[in-house]
Amino acid sequence: MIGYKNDPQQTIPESAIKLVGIGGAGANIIDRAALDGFGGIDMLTINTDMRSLSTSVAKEKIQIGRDLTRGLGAGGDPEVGLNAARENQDELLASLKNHKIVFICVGLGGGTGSGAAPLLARLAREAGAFVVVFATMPFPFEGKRRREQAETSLNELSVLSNALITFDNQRMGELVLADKGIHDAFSAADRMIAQSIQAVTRIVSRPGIINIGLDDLMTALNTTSSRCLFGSGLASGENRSTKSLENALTSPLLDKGALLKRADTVLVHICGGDNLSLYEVELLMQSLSKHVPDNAHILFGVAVDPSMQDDVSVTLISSLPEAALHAKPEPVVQAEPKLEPVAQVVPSPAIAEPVASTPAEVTPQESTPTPDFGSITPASEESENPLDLLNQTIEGGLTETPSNDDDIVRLNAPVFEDLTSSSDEEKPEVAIAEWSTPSEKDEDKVSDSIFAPINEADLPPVKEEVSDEIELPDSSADPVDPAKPAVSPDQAELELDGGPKGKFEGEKPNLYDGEDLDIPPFLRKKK
Ligand SMILES: Nc1nc2c(ncn2[C@@H]2O[C@H](COP(=O)(O)OP(=O)(O)OP(=O)(O)O)[C@@H](O)[C@H]2O)c(=O)[nH]1
Repeated sequence: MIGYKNDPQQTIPESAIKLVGIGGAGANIIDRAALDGFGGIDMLTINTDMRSLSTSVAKEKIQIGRDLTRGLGAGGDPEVGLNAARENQDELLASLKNHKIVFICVGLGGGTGSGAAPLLARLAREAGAFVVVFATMPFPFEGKRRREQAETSLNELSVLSNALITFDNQRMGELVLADKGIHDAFSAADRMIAQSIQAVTRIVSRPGIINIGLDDLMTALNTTSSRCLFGSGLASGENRSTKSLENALTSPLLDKGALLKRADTVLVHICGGDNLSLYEVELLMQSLSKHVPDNAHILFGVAVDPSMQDDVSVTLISSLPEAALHAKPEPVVQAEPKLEPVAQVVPSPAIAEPVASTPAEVTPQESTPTPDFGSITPASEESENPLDLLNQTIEGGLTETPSNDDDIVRLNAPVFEDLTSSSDEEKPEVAIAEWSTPSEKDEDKVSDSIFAPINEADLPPVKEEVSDEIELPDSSADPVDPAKPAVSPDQAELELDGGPKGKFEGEKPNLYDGEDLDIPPFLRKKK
């Protein structure tokens, strides 16, 4: 049975949450959230630019740097943005008091947001709030200066906030077609951020059967120079739980789920109406297990909210260090050279690289490089039992069962490669599987003639007439074992030494018309 703890203290009433947008982008994101129906949450917009402020739909607005900018923007200078915020510091602090969570939305790269957001985060922390920052990074086309300003501010925010969720405008711009206007790209980005805020709000504000707390959120959003991986999906009707996951994985911030494969910690929050079943939760988690590493730390929460009716939502939050984001896919662990092959591999002539065709060119076994037996792929990538995920590190009171699969590795199919260093010119047209020089012990078992140079005089006469029809070998016959000489089981071995010479002993003479045909004619004539 799955046990769970229900700690009502962990949930935050919506009235204790404040959503703050700072600068032009911050105000736009707030507007988007308001239009998407952010019911009982307090909203505040802060800006130097009076014109932008006046159009904001937020109920509360604070103009900063009235004396400094006289109602204009900060002109892209973060120093001006910071000084403007300092000018109205007390007003800001008063507005942030009595809130348990403060969400700060900001577009980094400009003057007002980049300069004032770090101070705002510090004030909110001083007011006793848990601070979550949603920050966008500028498009590459906005130039180096904006990017640097954004990064400086981001570094400060990573220290001052409790959780930092970074959105790359470029990535979110991929949500819209390339020929669409910049306004559409910003709009798509704002919608994505608004949905994220909504999802995080849902996580922390709705009482859950299995709750996710702010501490879990902080764990998932490691703040030191990391990028947030975020996906949120909603679905209803048949297969709604797995469909909601599919929708969440389409988030450009998750690279269609690919980035989750590198995450250490993944926060998963499922929310549904009264009819949300445990089976649906299980199905969803099974599907998710294909997208996260086997040993990932899963912070798992489930909430039932009657207002969801037939909808099921899933939110995935994680973070990756910047370095891991740009790293190539998981390096495949190479087989240790000392590993022995599981079975003798006999390359088929059709696929093996050709090697020397004459015995003189055969490379002795000792000098051949250790063959590449392929790559070892961690079993986690092909976990065959997705249910294992449910038995792993699920927090919130679920039973923990350690995985036994940690050490499982699989050998991929062997890779055939040229085992000699012979150049292309030396290679014969016909590919021959590598063979090894027999050891001294084996020599007496195998006829010397196999390795002896062929004497033309010993060859049988070539038949004049050659049939066009090729006789195919019987495919049902036993496969040939290359280790054994090709000898038919009912064929006697010819002893080279000690046997009778001349007439075959014990055999009846081959008589015709009184003559023994086994005796050569010239001998018969003599007789
Ligand atoms: N997602 C999103 N990003 C925006 C939007 N507007 C601007 N940005 C981004 O946010 C960065 C900062 O722009 P603003 O917020 O307008 O600048 P500001 O902080 O008000 O600073 P100043 O204009 O210098 O006073 C830009 O470089 C863009 O990358 C928007 O509507 N949505």
